[in-house]
Amino acid sequence: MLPDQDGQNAGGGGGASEDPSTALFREYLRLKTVHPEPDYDAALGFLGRISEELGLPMTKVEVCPGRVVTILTWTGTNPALKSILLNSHTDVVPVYQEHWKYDAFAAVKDAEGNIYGRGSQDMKSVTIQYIEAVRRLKAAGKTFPRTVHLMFVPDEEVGGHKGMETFIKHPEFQKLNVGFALDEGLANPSEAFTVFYGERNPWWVTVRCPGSPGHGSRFVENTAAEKLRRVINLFLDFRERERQRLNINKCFTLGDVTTINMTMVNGGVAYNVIPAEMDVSFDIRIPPTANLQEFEEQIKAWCKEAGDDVTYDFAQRGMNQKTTSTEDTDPWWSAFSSTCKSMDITLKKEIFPAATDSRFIRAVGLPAIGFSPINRTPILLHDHNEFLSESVFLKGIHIYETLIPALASVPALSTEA
Ligand SMILES: CSCC[C@H](NC(C)=O)C(=O)O
Ligand SMILES: [Zn+2]
Ligand SMILES: [Zn+2]
Repeated sequence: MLPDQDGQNAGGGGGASEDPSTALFREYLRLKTVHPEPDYDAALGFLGRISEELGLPMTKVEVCPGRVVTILTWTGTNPALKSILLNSHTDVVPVYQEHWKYDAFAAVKDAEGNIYGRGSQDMKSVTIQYIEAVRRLKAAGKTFPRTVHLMFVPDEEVGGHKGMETFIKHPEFQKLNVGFALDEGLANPSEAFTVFYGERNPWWVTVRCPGSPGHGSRFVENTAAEKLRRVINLFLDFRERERQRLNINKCFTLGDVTTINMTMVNGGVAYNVIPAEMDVSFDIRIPPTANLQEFEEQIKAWCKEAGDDVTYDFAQRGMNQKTTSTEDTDPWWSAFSSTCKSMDITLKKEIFPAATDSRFIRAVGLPAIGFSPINRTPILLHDHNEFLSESVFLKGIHIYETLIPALASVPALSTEA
């Protein structure tokens, strides 16, 4: 069977019509909400239709010009209780189309039932799984004590500044009365599913190395390049020590160590002019258990060692080290984990290695779990040929159909009585 672009051959049964949830997922994948100019109007139109189909009121808040947060609200039978937030972002990262097997925005389903598209893992699948789970629960006439909000935010992929980071301080966010949030996680190639209870802090650092200029044919003293070399060695030696620490400790995952990657180098004007400054930038990710003050002292010391006039500045400096409780005594975690157990789902608890919108939710003191119900799948977010199999996608809807009732029925907490 040929790859299927329009759903006519889908289902693997030759001529059987495609599951409507899969069709909706593929339709959403085709919207070009891709940076640098995401078609957010297309997403708003899509969500407006979903609001009507589900019979759920829609709230739209323009947090910055052209950046709208959309919320569909399913009011609980006891709306005074804290609500459940099901968050997802609508934007996706760009693609190198020449490296893809299929058009990254055609949502092609191949003969094995794998659906290819930018956002198929990150995180348009999760958006549609939330929607379809709520659709099925409503159709079955279910109601729950707690209100459930489905929230769709822009700009997560570019740091969330014109999205969740701004909205979380908005009075409309306060009105949602959130008690517990679910947001994105990562695929797991094994049978298990990964859940994230915290994130590493991103630090984006540029180190500036000034130096004496001069003719490229001479031995000029105190050059920018000599300092740059010392900086690079000091930062990358630490990187290597952390890499070893990760390799030696078999129970460690990426989220447990600090990574440093040199991502940009700038400086120089001509082959034969020794430059007056050279800069190097690093993407550093620091686990919540690390001492951030001590780490900054270390950066300061490395710069000093490289040269008295070597300085650094931050383009990003996450300082929030809050994690979400995964103690059995925590009512939210207990509801989440026991429901997964009832479905025979094995959970692996980890610190998210990169940054998601959950960091803004945790920063205001709310519990948030990062979870994308994707197992038996390679981690392909931001990668070429990102795909998700239809069967894993459909199982994910069933998982949320079970999780949402459990979370929306967590009994009133002592703080809510
Ligand atoms: C720090 S803002 C950028 C956010 C981005 N998130 C992901 C998931 O790739 C990152 O961690 O680089
Ligand atoms: Zn994402
Ligand atoms: Zn992403």
